[in-house]
Amino acid sequence: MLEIISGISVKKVDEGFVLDKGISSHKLMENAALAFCNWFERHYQRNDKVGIFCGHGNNGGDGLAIARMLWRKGYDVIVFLVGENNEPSPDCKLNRELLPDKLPALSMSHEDIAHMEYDLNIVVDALLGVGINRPLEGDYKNLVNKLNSLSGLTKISIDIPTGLPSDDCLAGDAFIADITLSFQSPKFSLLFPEHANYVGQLKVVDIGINQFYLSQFSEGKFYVQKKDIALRHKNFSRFSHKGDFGKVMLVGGSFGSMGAIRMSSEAALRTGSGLACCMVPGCGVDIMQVSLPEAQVWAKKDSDCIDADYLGYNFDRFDAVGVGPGMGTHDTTAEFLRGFLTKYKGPIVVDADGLNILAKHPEQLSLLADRSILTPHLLEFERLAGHCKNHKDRLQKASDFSKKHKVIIVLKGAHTCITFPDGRQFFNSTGNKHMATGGSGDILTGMITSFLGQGYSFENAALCAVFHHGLSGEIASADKKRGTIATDIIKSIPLSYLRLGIE
Ligand SMILES: NC(=O)C1=CN([C@@H]2O[C@H](COP(=O)(O)OP(=O)(O)OC[C@H]3O[C@@H](n4cnc5c(N)ncnc54)[C@H](O)[C@@H]3O)[C@@H](O)[C@H]2O)[C@H](O)CC1
Ligand SMILES: [K+]
Repeated sequence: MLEIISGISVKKVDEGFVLDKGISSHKLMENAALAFCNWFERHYQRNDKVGIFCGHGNNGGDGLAIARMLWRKGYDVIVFLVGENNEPSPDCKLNRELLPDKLPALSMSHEDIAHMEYDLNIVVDALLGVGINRPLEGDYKNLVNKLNSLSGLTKISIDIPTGLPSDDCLAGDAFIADITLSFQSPKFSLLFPEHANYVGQLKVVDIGINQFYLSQFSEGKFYVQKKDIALRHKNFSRFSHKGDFGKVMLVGGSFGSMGAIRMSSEAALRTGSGLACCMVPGCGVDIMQVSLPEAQVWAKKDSDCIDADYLGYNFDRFDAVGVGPGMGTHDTTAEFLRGFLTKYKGPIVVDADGLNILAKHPEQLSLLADRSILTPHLLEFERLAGHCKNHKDRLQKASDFSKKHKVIIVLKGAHTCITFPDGRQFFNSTGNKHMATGGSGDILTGMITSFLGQGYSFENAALCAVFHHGLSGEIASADKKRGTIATDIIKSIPLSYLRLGIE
């Protein structure tokens, strides 16, 4: 699992690695530049005109090394030098000296920046990296704003868009990238929703520093990738029977809102549950049985919402229960939730209106069994934990909340963050904007509940479900783009398993 370390630690990791391996810091920069160029070559043609904008620190050094390598590979490259009145870092200086004589390198004055007119297809931002320690000003600021004003070309940031602090929220200007290629592990601030427009697509490239070095600076934050997830799955054999795949219950729905619980239930089945039973109000029975014949249904006749009478049911038959989608927040439903949380101590997932009820009745939080999984989106989380100034604050509050109530928080959004009571936070790498569609969250509830029912640990259930949910969204939206709807995501769950080689 990739460690997400602070910008200050990046420098220390580099120093430790270079010292231990007996290589030079220049060699490490060469590795980083090579990793970038290998990625670049797979995506861009040699007739593209590439402008590489290099600052005076090591980020600029990366840009210069990249320029030299791309030029040698036959790309049409121009180097622009900025910040030349500052003392360059030693590796930046060395890479300036190593530029081939025939590779055009232009020092940019104030006037050049103001009147810049080059016919470029690709802009590479190697102005500043994690060494930024104040908002942009002067030439750096002017150039970044100038580059941001250019349209019709592809903009790529090296390591982090210039101007973004690596661990904090942006104050001032920053480069707006289409793609950010971050070295070794993503920088923390690249995962904040406030920065999504600056970061564009996030790619992480390995530059050869192994986890041992990063883990010495661990802050308990991790970036979850495909290779971390495959191993967390359980193996089932040909002798496995329905019971091994778990019996789950999904509780929710109310008059006019039956789609959510139907989608949760189908997602649980598609994730592999041996049996899914949904507990719905009487008005939803026909809807469920006609639209999802594979699910069992339990309901009280002539009811429009889940009420306290539902507490007579024996929930202990189930290996896991998901509660909340489409359930409404009626007083009698809140009464049901109170009784249910008191009664059932197996693994549970609380989502949507289940969370809204907890926000309205915070005294019920103490009834949650340890390691219950709560899956709020950003707004639902704020209803539970109070107003958050920004995403950094929100992540801190998620950590505090998780510790205080001994629950697992799955904070949904781009790079969904899973927080455990011991303080660890896992950031997901799959998913895309096309998943921002009604019902997407209900599907995740069904998936987590299903994994819990299959006997996965709380940690593995949350990580696997969040990862597959995102990957299913990517697969579903590959040809549907903004026409993607939630049921497309459910249909792609089996393909997501196949992508990981899981049968
Ligand atoms: N392991 C890795 O990830 C590697 C990363 N590399 C690259 O190195 C940079 C970090 O380099 P560093 O020299 O520390 O920082 P910068 O390039 O960002 O520049 C620092 C330089 O700039 C001055 N400065 C700070 N703020 C401003 C500002 N607002 N305006 C102008 N100047 C500013 C500061 O005082 C310094 O002088 C990392 O991002 C990677 O790209 C290595 O190449 C290999 C290993
Ligand atoms: K940069």
